[in-house]
Amino acid sequence: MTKYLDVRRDGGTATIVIDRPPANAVDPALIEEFLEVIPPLAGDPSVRCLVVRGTGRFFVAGADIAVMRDLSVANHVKMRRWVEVQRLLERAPKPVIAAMNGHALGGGAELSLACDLRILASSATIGFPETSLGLFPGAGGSQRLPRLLGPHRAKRLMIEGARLSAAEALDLGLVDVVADDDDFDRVVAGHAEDLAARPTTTIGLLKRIVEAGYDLPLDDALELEWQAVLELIGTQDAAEGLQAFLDKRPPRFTGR
Ligand SMILES: CCCCCCCCCCCCC[C@H](O)CC(=O)SCCNC(=O)CCNC(=O)[C@H](O)C(C)(C)COP(=O)(O)OP(=O)(O)OC[C@H]1O[C@@H](n2cnc3c(N)ncnc32)[C@H](O)[C@@H]1OP(=O)(O)O
Repeated sequence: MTKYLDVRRDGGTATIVIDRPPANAVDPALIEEFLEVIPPLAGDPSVRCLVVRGTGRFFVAGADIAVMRDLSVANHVKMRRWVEVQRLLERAPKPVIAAMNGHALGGGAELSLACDLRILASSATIGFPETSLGLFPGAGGSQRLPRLLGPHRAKRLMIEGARLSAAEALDLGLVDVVADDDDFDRVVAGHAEDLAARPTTTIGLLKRIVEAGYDLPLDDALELEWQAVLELIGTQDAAEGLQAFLDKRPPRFTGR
């Protein structure tokens, strides 16, 4: 039983809804709930797309600043498990959507960087304001943002701590889709439905080799890719996708 997270199922999509008033700020209890909730969904073949979203005006406002006031190592060891939450999403063998219904700041923006598709509501803001608090994005942001935007733009965004508008974030490439507030749920559901219809096992393989191969010398990365191809050609989805094209019909992927 969780206090702050609710899991809602709709066909092949599972949505984790965060509700920790007033701003969905992150504390150790919320982190532990995520660590409890994600693994069963990541491992459930009937879950073909995972969505994380907030409630009200906030997606996630970042670390709970009142909690962060405890600058002890012990507290930060507990809070740093937020990085483990991100790794679970990043390594889930299925598409993961950050459905940012509201402000996505600090650790909230960091969480979104671990997801495969970032959708931001048009009135929401996103950014890494940690330096305004004397901190820096130390829950993955300082490492994932340069990989996304390049070192210069990432450093500037973190140094200045700007909260970007949805239009600015889209232009920068920090988010993939901006949806009008009053159309947000429909847009998220549409993307989730589309992604849930895609070959889950194939996507899991792809996520795995993109991450594992990224920092490898090219020859080693190509060998990693080849080993994944050998797994891929043994999947039912690969056979179904190819046959469906030849039959001139839509594929019916099962995720096997
Ligand atoms: C995420 C955990 C990772 C921990 C890793 C530990 C290892 C490494 C440690 C260092 C690394 C840091 C990790 C992480 O990157 C750190 C952070 O995330 S720091 C927090 C960053 N976020 C912010 O700075 C946002 C703060 N909020 C705001 O600026 C404003 O709320 C807003 C978004 C501009 C909206 O403003 P308003 O519309 O005016 O709304 P309010 O400000 O009145 O907010 C409403 C209500 O919510 C409370 N609140 C908002 N944000 C937080 C928050 N982050 N923590 C706690 N409380 C928050 C606000 O106080 C109001 O409360 P009320 O007054 O109504 O009781």
